[in-house]
Amino acid sequence: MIMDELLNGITVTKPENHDPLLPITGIQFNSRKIVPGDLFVAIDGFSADGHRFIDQAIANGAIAVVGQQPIAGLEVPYYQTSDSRKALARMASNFYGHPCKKHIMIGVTGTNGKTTTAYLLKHIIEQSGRTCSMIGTVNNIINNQVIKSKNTTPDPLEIQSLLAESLDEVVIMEVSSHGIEQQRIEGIYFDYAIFTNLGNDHLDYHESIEAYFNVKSRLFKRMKKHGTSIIASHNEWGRKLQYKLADSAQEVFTFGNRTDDEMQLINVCTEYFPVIKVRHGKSTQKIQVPLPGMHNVWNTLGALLTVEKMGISIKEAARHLSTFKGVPGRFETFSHPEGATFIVDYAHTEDAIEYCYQTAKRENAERIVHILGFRGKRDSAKRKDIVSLCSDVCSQLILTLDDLNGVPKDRMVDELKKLNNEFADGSAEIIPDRTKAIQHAWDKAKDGDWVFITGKGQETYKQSFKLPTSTDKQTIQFLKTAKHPVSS
Ligand SMILES: CC(=O)N[C@H]1[C@@H](OP(=O)(O)OP(=O)(O)OC[C@H]2O[C@@H](n3ccc(=O)[nH]c3=O)[C@H](O)[C@@H]2O)O[C@H](CO)[C@@H](O)[C@@H]1O[C@H](C)C(=O)N[C@@H](C)C(=O)N[C@H](CCC(=O)O)C(=O)O
Ligand SMILES: Nc1ncnc2c1ncn2[C@@H]1O[C@H](COP(=O)(O)OP(=O)(O)OP(=O)(O)O)[C@@H](O)[C@H]1O
Repeated sequence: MIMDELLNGITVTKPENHDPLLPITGIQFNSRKIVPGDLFVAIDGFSADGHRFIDQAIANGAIAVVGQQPIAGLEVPYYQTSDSRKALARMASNFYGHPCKKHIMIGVTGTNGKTTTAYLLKHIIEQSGRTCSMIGTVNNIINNQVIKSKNTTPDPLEIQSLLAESLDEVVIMEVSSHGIEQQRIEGIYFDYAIFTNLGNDHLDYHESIEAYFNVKSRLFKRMKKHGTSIIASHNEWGRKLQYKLADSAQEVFTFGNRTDDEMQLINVCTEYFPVIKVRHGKSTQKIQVPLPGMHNVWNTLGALLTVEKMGISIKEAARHLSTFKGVPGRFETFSHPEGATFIVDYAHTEDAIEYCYQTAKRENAERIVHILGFRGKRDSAKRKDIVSLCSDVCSQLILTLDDLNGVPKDRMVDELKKLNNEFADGSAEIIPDRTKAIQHAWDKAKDGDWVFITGKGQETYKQSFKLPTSTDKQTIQFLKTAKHPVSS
């Protein structure tokens, strides 16, 4: 692509050696990935300043550079802009020919429920005969090819290249607040945008819950001309978003438990897989939710209302739900020989953990046992509330390690001890080795116990632990099949 086409829609100061016809063969924001003919975008990042790597990028073959700082005297044209991340995303969209235009784009945002809602949508849409790509936390699935994800919302180059590669009619994207804040979705416009909820998380990154909400709500400004927003109104932030969008030209529909919701939950029958009565317009229907827990009732309603707006009837969508197989690492259950139930779940917020407990109580759990840890270098403000909640509800709480993300192990163990003393009255056990923590609960489990192992879901361990396993699920399967007691 020639330089002027690449810069289309981006405000830059053009240098004297600007060549409008300069052929650019690729874009990179990492100097180490530059190959001859590429353009390098210098980003002032969280841990490094990309402008420091301009020389390296040029040495590797960059023939033009875009950045934010005033820089003169480079041997290649240097274009200064006010926001390198935004420029990167717009150039990526230009480079790949604005691929969002060829798809029906669905964006899903919210603190919890993005992945689950995305999986539900994909299933219903595919069963109704349309092809569907998905970009999200667990996997990116493009043209039926599964590609392991690195981020919930990838960087702009990856997003635009996935969108360009996709031959599928519909693309569902999980949109994280980091993705919005860092302009990863700049250049993308959505046909449907879904808001699932907002809760205390990522407050290490966003300075307040209001700031976090404001970032999330930016997704709903990125709509195509006839774009439709679908909002969960059962939480206060959903209602705030609804009011915020009231004056916009786009269509806004809500789901919740109020009579003025477009889709209203009338009642829930307390079976493991809830049967719900739902009003939509003037008609009511009974629908079997294919996943346990009240949170999944809301996720299902969000998916149903969205597909209904896409032209799939609720009746047909409800039929497709009956063949839904679940989401990896979300409320996956395993039976224990003594009659206990083990659950692996990705819950890492207070709301999510409460929903887990609610489900166990509804199933008449005799004891709730919980194994959890906290991710290093992630929101530490939420930890005390989570530990208080867990110690209030659980018969047995085991604190263990989650990903350390570079935090020294001893420091994390000290943090767990402190949390235990201050917010659980010292009632929790601390077993740093995650696999030994699970083994301990496995060995002690009794009939009627519900044992939650949360935080990692389907993800592989980033540390090595005692048992020869790399996910919580594998650890349970290992313990299930172990013929002899595993040595400690
Ligand atoms: C903290 C954070 O969010 N970092 C994101 C950010 O990186 P950054 O730009 O700050 O990177 P940096 O390391 O400071 O480097 C600055 C620049 O120098 C460049 N560089 C660096 C070294 C070098 O030798 N040469 C060079 O050119 C880097 O390529 C970069 O362009 O911008 C990058 C491009 O978009 C992201 O890939 C990266 O996400 C990292 C990998 C990440 O994991 N972020 C997490 C927190 C995240 O985004 N999570 C959300 C989900 C949250 C949730 O809901 O749980 C997600 O969407 O995945
Ligand atoms: N609608 C919901 N409300 C509250 N909690 C939920 C909801 N949906 C799912 N959860 C809980 O949150 C966990 C993560 O769910 P899911 O992966 O669908 O959310 P997510 O928004 O994609 O999360 P993340 O951003 O961390 O990847 C689940 O395992 C469950 O415990």
